[in-house]
Amino acid sequence: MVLDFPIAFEKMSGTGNDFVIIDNREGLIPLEQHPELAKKVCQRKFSVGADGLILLKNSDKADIGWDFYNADGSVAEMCGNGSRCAAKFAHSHGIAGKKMKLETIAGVVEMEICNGDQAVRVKMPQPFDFRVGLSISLDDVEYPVTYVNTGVPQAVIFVSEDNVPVKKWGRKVRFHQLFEPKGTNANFVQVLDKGLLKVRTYERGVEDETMACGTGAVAAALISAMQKDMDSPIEVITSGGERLTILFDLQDGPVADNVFLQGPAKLIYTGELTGEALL
Ligand SMILES: N[C@H](CCC[C@H](N)C(=O)O)C(=O)O
Repeated sequence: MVLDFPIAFEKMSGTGNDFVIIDNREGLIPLEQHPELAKKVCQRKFSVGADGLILLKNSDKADIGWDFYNADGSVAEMCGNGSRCAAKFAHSHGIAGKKMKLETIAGVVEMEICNGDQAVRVKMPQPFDFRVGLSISLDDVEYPVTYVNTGVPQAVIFVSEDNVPVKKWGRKVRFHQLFEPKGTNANFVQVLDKGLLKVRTYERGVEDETMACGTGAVAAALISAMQKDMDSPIEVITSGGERLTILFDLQDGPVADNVFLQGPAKLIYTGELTGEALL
């Protein structure tokens, strides 16, 4: 099937985690072309450049659905920052109101445009598969690792400074046998104060540090709450310098309910992909 170019897109940023968003509700781009299109348009320098591609589609379970791809063309079950950008897109195009539901592989998530349209909050899927007591050797030092699935797999390592080699260490964690076969994202977390973290994330499927990772920030906040005796809300300073806020109810043991991720989601520019975008 030949794609019908030009294809309109919007470039959005969720605290520096950036996405190309296309309204694909008419099925303009067939499923079999999605991974290739994601790899092409997410390539920085050669194309638009982004951490992921979001193709909106209709849903019979929610106001809107999507097909979400990492920059390497892999499918991810959920994306905290991407879902916030998708909600902003859907609202600005009259596809949904300020409160909406988005169907993801990780489940239907509730979104809300809030703070005078300056922020978007998403109610995260119930975190699961907490694993404590793991450890990984990084530059010959054993680091304790805690793992949780916050929609996608997330490993959390507390560090005492923020100049750790995120790409080198992150890659080792991401591909570690502990997390085979799906692998994991890797978060390096500095406790700056009670309720304030600095989080640097190596993202699976981007295979590099991103300027922010929503599901990673949620994992860092929940594990900090459990292991560093912190209460909701927890602010996360992301690699790009922007802040995410995580709100939650911590239950007994490693269970958290009503987990919300909140932060800005900005439209950076609109554009049109030409046929050459796939060459
Ligand atoms: N790269 C992630 C998906 C995107 C998560 C991140 N961008 C977020 O904001 O949650 C993975 O494959 O697990």
